[in-house]
Amino acid sequence: MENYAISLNNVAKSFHHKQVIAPLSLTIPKGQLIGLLGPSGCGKTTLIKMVMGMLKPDNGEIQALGLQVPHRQLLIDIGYMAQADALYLDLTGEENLQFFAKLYKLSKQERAERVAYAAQLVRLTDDLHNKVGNYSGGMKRRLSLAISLLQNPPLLILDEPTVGIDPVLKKEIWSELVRLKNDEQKTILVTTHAMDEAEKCDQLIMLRDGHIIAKGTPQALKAHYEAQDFDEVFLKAGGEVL
Ligand SMILES: Nc1ncnc2c1ncn2[C@@H]1O[C@H](COP(=O)(O)OP(=O)(O)OP(=O)(O)O)[C@@H](O)[C@H]1O
Repeated sequence: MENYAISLNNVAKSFHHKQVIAPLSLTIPKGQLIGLLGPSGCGKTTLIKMVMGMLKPDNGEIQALGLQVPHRQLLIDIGYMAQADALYLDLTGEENLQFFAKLYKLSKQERAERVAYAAQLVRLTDDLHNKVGNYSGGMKRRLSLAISLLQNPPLLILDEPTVGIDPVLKKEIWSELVRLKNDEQKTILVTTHAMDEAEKCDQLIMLRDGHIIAKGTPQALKAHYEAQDFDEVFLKAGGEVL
């Protein structure tokens, strides 16, 4: 199991008797960039919240980085970017970053280095002294992404990290995600609706109504379903629950 960054064994979740995640098993190897794809409401956020230990599965077991979920250590070892920004609006960008960096017990010098790196990565350096309440939606997303990278975690779980971010910065963020995987062996699980982002992943997992309907490399999925793009893969894989 320890070769896997994440493993789910027979994990299921319902809300009010409605099954949102069907019993599913899945392994995510270390050092890969994995895309979780599927229409709104298919269960992506529910799945990753269970991996984070924020939601308890009804059935099954989850391990992350060799630890049984939930585990305190995973709050440090997983950099998590939620879909809804959890930021302090009355504080500046810098104060938000410093606050989270302190939670991770980084030394003063590490804090300064990591805050500078993360702010620069998302191009917020010049806005760090402004209150987050005055940031645009895209700036808040960028700050949330910076926070998820602060403690330099081996595993990143990012829920739609580039929604509301302009195409140029989106490209830069994706280059950095690929670099983090290639040069620093990070494992990155990212949910996305964007087909150009799916192309950059090592593996894709397609989810529909809580079932995995297709998984594989972007190239293999397109070849298998004789599809031009991932929308077509999704449609053609639609009837075929794995
Ligand atoms: N706490 C909850 N209580 C009740 N229902 C919930 C809860 N959380 C999620 N759901 C329901 O579970 C289903 C899956 O939601 P989820 O947020 O996992 O979807 P998603 O694939 O992440 O969608 P999106 O792409 O829009 O973020 C939805 O029907 C949602 O309404």
